[in-house]
Amino acid sequence: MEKQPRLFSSEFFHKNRQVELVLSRGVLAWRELDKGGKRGSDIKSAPETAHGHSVQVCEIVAVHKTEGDGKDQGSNRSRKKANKHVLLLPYAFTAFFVRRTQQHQWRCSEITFHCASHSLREQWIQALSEQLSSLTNRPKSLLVYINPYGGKRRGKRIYEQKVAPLFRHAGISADVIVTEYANHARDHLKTEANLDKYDGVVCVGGDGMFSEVLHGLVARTQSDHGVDQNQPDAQLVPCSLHIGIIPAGSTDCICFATIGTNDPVTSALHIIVGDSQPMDVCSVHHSDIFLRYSVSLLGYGFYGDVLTDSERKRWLGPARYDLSGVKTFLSHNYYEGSVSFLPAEDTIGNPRDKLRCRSGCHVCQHKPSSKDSEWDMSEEKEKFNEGGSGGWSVIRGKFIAINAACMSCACPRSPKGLSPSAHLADGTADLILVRKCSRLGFFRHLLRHTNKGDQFDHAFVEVHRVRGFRFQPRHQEPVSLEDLSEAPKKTRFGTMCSAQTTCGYGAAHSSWNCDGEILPHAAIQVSVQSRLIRLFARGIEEPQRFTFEDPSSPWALEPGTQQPAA
Ligand SMILES: Nc1ncnc2c1ncn2[C@@H]1O[C@H](COP(=O)(O)OP(=O)(O)OP(=O)(O)O)[C@@H](O)[C@H]1O
Ligand SMILES: CCCCCCCCCCCCC/C=C/[C@@H](O)[C@H](CO)NC(C)=O
Ligand SMILES: [Ca+2]
Repeated sequence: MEKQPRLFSSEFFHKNRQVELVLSRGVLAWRELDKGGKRGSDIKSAPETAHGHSVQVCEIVAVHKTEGDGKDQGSNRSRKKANKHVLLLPYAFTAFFVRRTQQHQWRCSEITFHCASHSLREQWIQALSEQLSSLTNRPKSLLVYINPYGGKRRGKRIYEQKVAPLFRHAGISADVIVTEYANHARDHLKTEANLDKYDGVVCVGGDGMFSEVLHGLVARTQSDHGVDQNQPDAQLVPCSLHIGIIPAGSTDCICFATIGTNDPVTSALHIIVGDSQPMDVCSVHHSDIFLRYSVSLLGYGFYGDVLTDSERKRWLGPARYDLSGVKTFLSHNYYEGSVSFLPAEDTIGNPRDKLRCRSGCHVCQHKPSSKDSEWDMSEEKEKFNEGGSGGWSVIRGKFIAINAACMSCACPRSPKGLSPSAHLADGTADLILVRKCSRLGFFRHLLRHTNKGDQFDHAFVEVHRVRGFRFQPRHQEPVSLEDLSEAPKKTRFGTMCSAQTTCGYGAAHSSWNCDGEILPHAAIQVSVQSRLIRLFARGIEEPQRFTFEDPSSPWALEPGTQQPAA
């Protein structure tokens, strides 16, 4: 293995102990020296490498001067930590960095290094700052929307207490808008916001709030590029701004499935380090009129009915889903219709394999052959949009649920998700068809979402990896053309047009749950838009392992280190 050259190495003090500090390309590492200046025991703070501790520069949040008299320019905590050595070692700096704790959670840790030389300290701060500024993916300026009514109504407090201090610490400026009504964020992004000022948009809230930001950004990007969203076969332009999610909703499935946890501090740190996760988005049309985008669940039947019922119980907070879930389960409705879909060929995964989408996922990085990748412009897509069936499979029947998921939809209720092997950025969605079955059978299927069982291993369930699909209910929907142009009206307490009641649908129809919003039509066309957006996330990380001979360890380096002059 090739060893990396050292850049900087110096001796500092940390908590009365002498340490060797090394800055090699992209890694800051330290290890304790004994009194004779030799390597000693470890200091607990950052991940252990072969003989010490290290942190990647790209996971350093900030580097601040710490005054010798104990006045830290960074935080109160480090000020308290100033010790009796400050008289002898009056110069210090503190590095704030990402530390992984349990269950994919990140925390901001800090370590302070003391020395006797002003210029040594300055050189280190300069070297580290230069490396940090070379990380061009990091946002400097953000536009933040807070939904004060999402989840348990804690969005504002979460942002002010847990997120804003971290952004300030990392030198990120943020313009904050606390939304005053539903769709405030969407409409502001669509028409008003001066997006040139920002490196990213952050939503504080749940999946519904994320959906507002998604719709605002995608619509704005298409109108800036003269693309008509109403054309189902339009080649949509990917958004240039990244989206960050600070979870403060009821399900927060998009945050959970892209980061691995619903934790505001972890999300804020992913934003600060400028992580980037591309994501597929489903575009949903009815009779060539654009309805909505979806990134998580598009569910007809069971999940549509749960949502319709739960919207009337918004005052209950997150518990509304449990109550409506039980009620919908007991009513055991099924719906007739036909589903046509275009199977995704030439992918290296399938919905029943065990290839879970994780950070750096190779399934998402796989380049499909030209046939599949060019499906956007293909004849099949044209035929699909014209209502034809070339290359398409058609399934007719009675369904308890028809679900489509662009990604796993993992969330605290279902840690592996609706489709555990779906991928965030492979250009496909998993289409899950649950046919009419017994109550007990459906209960078993649902229960397996919460445990290790395979929810697809039932005779009445089938799952297909698709690039697009269409649903046509058996009985025609009683809607007029004027209804098509407007999405359902929303109030502070949710969507007003409940599909089974106020829109005049019979029991023959359910409604579509589109990322937590009710769609006004049962007959829809869906097309997966590969990697349309990017999140400040990196996908769920596998646990990190360091081996003794880890070649990336800065202690496995060649000599030739520059010693900065003291
Ligand atoms: N100021 C506001 N007043 C009323 N509704 C709002 C406001 N701001 C946003 N909304 C709407 O509130 C709805 C729910 O918000 P959000 O997604 O944040 O929380 P949630 O529904 O509790 O969580 P989840 O979507 O994760 O289940 C969204 O559809 C959003 O459009
Ligand atoms: C008998 C036990 C039954 C447990 C059933 C658990 C099934 C949970 C599956 C949850 C999937 C959630 C997918 C996410 C959807 C979101 O888009 C949406 C908006 O937040 N949330 C819901 C609940 O519709
Ligand atoms: Ca996908």
